[in-house]
Amino acid sequence: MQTFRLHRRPGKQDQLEVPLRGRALLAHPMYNKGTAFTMEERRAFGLEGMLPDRTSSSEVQKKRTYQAIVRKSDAIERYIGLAALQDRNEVLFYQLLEDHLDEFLPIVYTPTVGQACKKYSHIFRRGRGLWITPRDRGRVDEILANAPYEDARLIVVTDNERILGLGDLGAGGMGIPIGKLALYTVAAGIHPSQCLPISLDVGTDNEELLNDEFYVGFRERRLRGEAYDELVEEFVEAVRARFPKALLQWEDFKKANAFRLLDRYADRLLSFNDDIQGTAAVTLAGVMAGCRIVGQSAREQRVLILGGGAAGIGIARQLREWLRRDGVEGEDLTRAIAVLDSRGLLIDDGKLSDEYKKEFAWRPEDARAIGIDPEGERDLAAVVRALKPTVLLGTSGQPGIFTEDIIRDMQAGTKRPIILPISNPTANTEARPEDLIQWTKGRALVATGSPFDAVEYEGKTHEIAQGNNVYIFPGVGLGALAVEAHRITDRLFTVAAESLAECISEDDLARGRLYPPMSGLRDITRHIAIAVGRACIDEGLADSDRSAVEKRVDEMMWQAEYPEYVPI
Ligand SMILES: O=C([O-])CC(=O)C(=O)O
Ligand SMILES: [Mg+2]
Repeated sequence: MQTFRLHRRPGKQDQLEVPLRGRALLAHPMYNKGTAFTMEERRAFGLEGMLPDRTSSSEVQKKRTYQAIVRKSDAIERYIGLAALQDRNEVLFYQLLEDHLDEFLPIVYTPTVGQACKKYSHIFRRGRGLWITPRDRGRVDEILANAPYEDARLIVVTDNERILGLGDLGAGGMGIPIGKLALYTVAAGIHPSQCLPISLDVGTDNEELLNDEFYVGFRERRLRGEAYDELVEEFVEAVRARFPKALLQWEDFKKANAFRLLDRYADRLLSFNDDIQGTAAVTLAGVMAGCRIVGQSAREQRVLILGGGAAGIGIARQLREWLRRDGVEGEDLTRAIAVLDSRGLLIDDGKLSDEYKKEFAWRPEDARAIGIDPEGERDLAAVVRALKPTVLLGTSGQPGIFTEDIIRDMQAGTKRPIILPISNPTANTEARPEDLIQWTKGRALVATGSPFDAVEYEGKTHEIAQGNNVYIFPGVGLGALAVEAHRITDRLFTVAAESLAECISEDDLARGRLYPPMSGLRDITRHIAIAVGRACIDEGLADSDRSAVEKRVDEMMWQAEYPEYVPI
C-alpha cells in the first residue's frame, strides 16, 4: 500500500507527497485532479500529453461538472453521474456535494438512493466498498485486507434486509452504506480514505431479485440462524483486529437482527445502530422543538408511535427517558407512550413474541383505563380516539396510513398536533405534508424523513424540515472518534438530540420548522460532535483531555480541497 503524506501549511496550500505517476495517478479517485493538475504537476508526475492543454481552476472545474450533472433531468441519472464522479475524483465530488447540499442530498441520499438500491444490478458500473458473503466464512479477515485503505475509522455495514422502508434489496442495499459515508465526509469531514462501506451479502428472500438475470448479489436465500450469527461474529472479530480504532455503524438491518446485534456487540465494539439510536435522537430533537413552539413541557405530551421496528422502539426508548427526566413515572409513563405494530397497540397479553416490544407493551388494565378493549379494536384509528395523542410519529413504511379521519380525530384533542411521518423514502411516508397542513387548517407541526417542498396554505408558507438521522450520526461518530471513545451509549444520543435542538433558532421555530436548515449541516455536526466528545469523557467512555475536545474535532474535519502535489 502506498503512503500519501500530507504536510499542513497554515495559511498556504497543504502539500501532499504522492507516490503515484501517470495513468495510475489519473485513475486514483482520491488523488486524481483531472484538468486541475497544474503544468508543474503534469511535468513532475508524468502526465504531460495525457490531459487536454488547459489547466482548469478549481472554480471552473466545479462549475463545469455541476452543469454536467444538472443537465440530466432524471434523478437516477444524476445519481449515476454523481457516483461516477465519486469514482473518478473524490475531492471534486465532495466539493460539489457541499456547495449544492440542498440539491444533491436528495440524490445521494433519500429518496433517490432508494431507487438506486432497487435498480442496483441494472445500473451497476463499478464496485465500491467490500462485500462479504457466506462463502467467505473462515476468511473474512482476508476480505477486509482488501480494503482500499489501511486506516478505516468509520465502517457502515448493512445486511440489506430492511433498506429504508423498502425491505429486502439484497446486494443493492450497498447504496445505503455508501450514501451514509458520503454524508460522514460532507457533514463531519471524515476523510474519504477513512470510510469503509460494507455489505454483508448473506443472500436475499426477494423473489424478484432471485429471478433477475442481472442480479449481481449472492444468489441464494438469506442465511439465517446460527450460520448467520457465526458469520457476523467472524466479521466483528476481524474488524476489531484489523481496524481497532474504527467505529462501526449498523444500518438497515431488520428489527430482530438489529436489536440482537446492537445488544450483543455494544460492550465489545465501538458501535451503534443508526436506525434505532440515530433516528430516535433526531425524533426527540424534533419533538422538543415542537413542544417549544406550542409552549408545552414533556410531561404534557401523549405520544403515539406507529411502527414496532428498529426505529419505533428506539424512539420510544429515547422519549421515555425524556419524559422521565421531566418527572413522569410509573403508570403515567407507560400510558404516555403507545407503540403500535401491525397488530395494533402493543399489549402484554402473553402473545407478544418479540422481546424488545415487551418494554413498551401496556398491561391489559392500562389499555382498559383509556377505553381500549384489549380483546377488541386497538388499531391506529381506535388508539388515536382513545389516547388523544399530542405527538404522532410514523416509522411504519406504510404510505398514506395517516388518513384525514385519523388526523381530524387527533386534532380534536390538541390544538397544534406534532406529526412526524418519518418513513423513507418519499413514497413510503405515512402522510404528505400538504395534506397534513390542509386537514389541520395549517395548525399541524410537521417534519418528514425524506425531503418535501414547503407548503402554501392560506397565504402562509409552512416549511417542512427533514427529520432524518443525518442530523445525528455524523456528529456522534465524529465526537466519538475525536476523543477515541471505547463505547457508544444511548446517553450520547440524548446529548446529540439536545445539541441539535440548540441549533434551532427562534426564527426557525417561528416558521414552524422543527429542525434547522440542512445547509448548516457541517456547523451543526461540529456542535454535536463537541458535545458528544465531552459527554464521552464525562461518562467514562473515553480518557481524553476534556479541554482539547474542540481542537481535536476541528483537526479531524477534512475540507475537500486539492493540496499541492510533490513527488517523493
Ligand atoms: O437513510 C435514511 O434516510 C434514514 C434511515 O436511516 C432509514 O430510513 O433507514
Ligand atoms: Mg437506515
